Amino acid sequence: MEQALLRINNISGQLTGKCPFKAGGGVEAGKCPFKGHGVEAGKCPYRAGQHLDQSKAWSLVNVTPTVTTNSVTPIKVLVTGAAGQIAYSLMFMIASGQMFGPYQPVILHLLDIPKMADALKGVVMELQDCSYPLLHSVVATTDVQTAFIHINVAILVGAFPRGPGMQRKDLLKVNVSIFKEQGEALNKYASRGVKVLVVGNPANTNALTALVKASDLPPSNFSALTRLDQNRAQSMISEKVGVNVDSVRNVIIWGNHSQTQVPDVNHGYILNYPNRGLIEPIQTSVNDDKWLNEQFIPLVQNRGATVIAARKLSSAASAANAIVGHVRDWLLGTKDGEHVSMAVYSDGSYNVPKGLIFSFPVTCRNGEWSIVQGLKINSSTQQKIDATTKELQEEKETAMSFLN
Ligand SMILES: NC(=O)C1=CN([C@@H]2O[C@H](COP(=O)(O)OP(=O)(O)OC[C@H]3O[C@@H](n4cnc5c(N)ncnc54)[C@H](O)[C@@H]3O)[C@@H](O)[C@H]2O)C=CC1
Ligand SMILES: O=C([O-])CC(=O)C(=O)O
Repeated sequence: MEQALLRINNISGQLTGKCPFKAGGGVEAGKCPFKGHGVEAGKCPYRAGQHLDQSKAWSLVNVTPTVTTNSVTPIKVLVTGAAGQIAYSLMFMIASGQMFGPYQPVILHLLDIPKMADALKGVVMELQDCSYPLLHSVVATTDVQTAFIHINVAILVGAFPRGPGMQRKDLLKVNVSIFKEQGEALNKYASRGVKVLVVGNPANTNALTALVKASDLPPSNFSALTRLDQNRAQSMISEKVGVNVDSVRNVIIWGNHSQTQVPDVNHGYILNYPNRGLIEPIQTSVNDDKWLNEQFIPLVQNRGATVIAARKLSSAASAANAIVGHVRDWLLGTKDGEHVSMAVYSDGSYNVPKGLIFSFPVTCRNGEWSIVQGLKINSSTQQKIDATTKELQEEKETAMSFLN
């Protein structure tokens, strides 16, 4: 068991010695090992080993919850890699309401490895110093069980990033063990409806590893991030056409979050393109197929590496922004007439083999995604989809060989 990160530093006194979970809904009453909690002896509804152990976490309670948010049950959101660079943008966006809206309080569960404990402590102080009305509390820890207990949303960022000259799949060997452990933790401790977004690279295959290790959870609960690629593609199109990026809709990213990904504008449109009616296909607006095929596609495919070459660090703020968009659309729903790209468990749509985590165009309603059906794929796009499929199959084989 890893060392506790920090002792309880209870700001309001609200949590000390009290079980933070409500009674009613668990199993094996009376088997809870949690010491000194506020539920009547023998009536604790949680399974042994399923409690948040407060000695392994630093819980802080925001001192200024608003009247509006008091009436809504907080959502528990885990961010792993919490002392890293993506998390440093992400958790402030979550706590300020950008992910779940202005009325949804959040409890942030933050996990990093022991050597990052001091840095994580600093991040928690900064969260506290923001006085976000929606931030109900923070559980910062280096203990996996404490981090995963009862979470509703898991954003798995914690992993090694690539440096200049590396491919994302070069990270597979070093990162696969992280997602194996975290898949097991999801299976054991998370809420059964937990929505999982894997960001750490290679994101698709890490998501598959976590899914395989969380065999009690539905595969549809798992996803990997390709929204950053979609945002990059839409931004490049907006610049080329000379419209606001919000007018660019339904660009698709197929396949792997890697150099083989397939940016596809063939089903996208420009909304309210000046003087040309309500919508126009992107291809017509761009009016330059050579640019679309020979420049745009490789620019999107290589954007991550281009940022690394410039910053000597991989994209962070733009990744956090994409994570917020992905989770928000998944839970709150996509707009009418619009689809977004999410890497999800393939059901065989578009002849992609079942059982890969593959980026598809999806719409979301009531917290469930569905793959947009019936899009016509031209032969050039199909060839690229075949290549990214092959890469994902190879990654899957490698990852599974590490698991055995
Ligand atoms: N899918 C996507 O679109 C994108 C994915 N990424 C990937 O996201 C990952 C994180 O990137 P950054 O935040 O820039 O990296 P970073 O190195 O700044 O932060 C990673 C954090 O994860 C922590 N960590 C390592 N092992 C852990 C474990 N077992 N449990 C919890 N935390 C652990 C590290 O201590 C570190 O604090 C990388 O794999 C990167 O390649 C980055 C950008 C976009
Ligand atoms: O390129 C990387 O290694 C980081 C990443 O996934 C991205 O920026 O898309």
